[in-house]
Amino acid sequence: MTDTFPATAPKLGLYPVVDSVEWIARLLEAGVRTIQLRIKDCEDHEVEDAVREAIALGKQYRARLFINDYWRLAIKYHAYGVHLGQEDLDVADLAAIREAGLRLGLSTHDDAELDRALALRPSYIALGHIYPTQTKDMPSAPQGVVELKRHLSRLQDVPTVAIGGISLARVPEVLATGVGSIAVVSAITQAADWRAATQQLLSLVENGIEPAKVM
Ligand SMILES: Cc1ncc(COP(=O)(O)OP(=O)(O)O)c(N)n1
Ligand SMILES: Cc1ncsc1CCOP(=O)(O)O
Ligand SMILES: [Mg+2]
Repeated sequence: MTDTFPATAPKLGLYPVVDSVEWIARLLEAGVRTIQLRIKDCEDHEVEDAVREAIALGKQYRARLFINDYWRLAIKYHAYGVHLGQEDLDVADLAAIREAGLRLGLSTHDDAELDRALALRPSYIALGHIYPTQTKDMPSAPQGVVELKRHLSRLQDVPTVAIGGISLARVPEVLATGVGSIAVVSAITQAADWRAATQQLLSLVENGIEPAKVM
């Protein structure tokens, strides 16, 4: 049987996904405790400083800092965790990530990808995209909250994250599915007032989540 990746909190709460150390610093200062650095399409050496600094900030704030894509750097600088997509799974050294003690989050879009992800026993599973998004080109259609709920019924024992097109106004219907975390990009980074947006999202998403024993 495949070994399990280290546990993360059962409910990860608000999960901003951002593309710079500046955003990581701002959002940690604002009270965010689950966050991802997502810088696309660079060589490792081009993002190494950013990855190292983001990981150091994550440790300083005792936050759950996930690195998207750059799993070798995440291992090198002992990140809290790594987020990988389905294509990344074909090339990443999952055993090395697990042996280094990093948490693993995986993207899924449909039942077949859920099967594959579940077999790898990751720390969390992300489901998306839920609504249309301007942030990433998606080859598939948005799944919507009915399909999200159906997928969640297969995921009783693994922390879950919903992503894609989730605005402040849509948060209540996404939370009503029972998903444990809401990942957002533009709801924060494109907001007229990112501080106000972050506080509103934090109070909507994290209201009622017990301070987790598992970090
Ligand atoms: C929380 C979360 N969910 C999904 C994704 C998408 O990851 P991936 O499929 O690897 O696509 P890219 O983000 O690398 O373009 C994510 N980053 N975070
Ligand atoms: C990275 C990613 N993966 C699936 S949708 C998405 C982008 C989400 O961005 P937004 O919250 O702005 O729709
Ligand atoms: Mg990726």
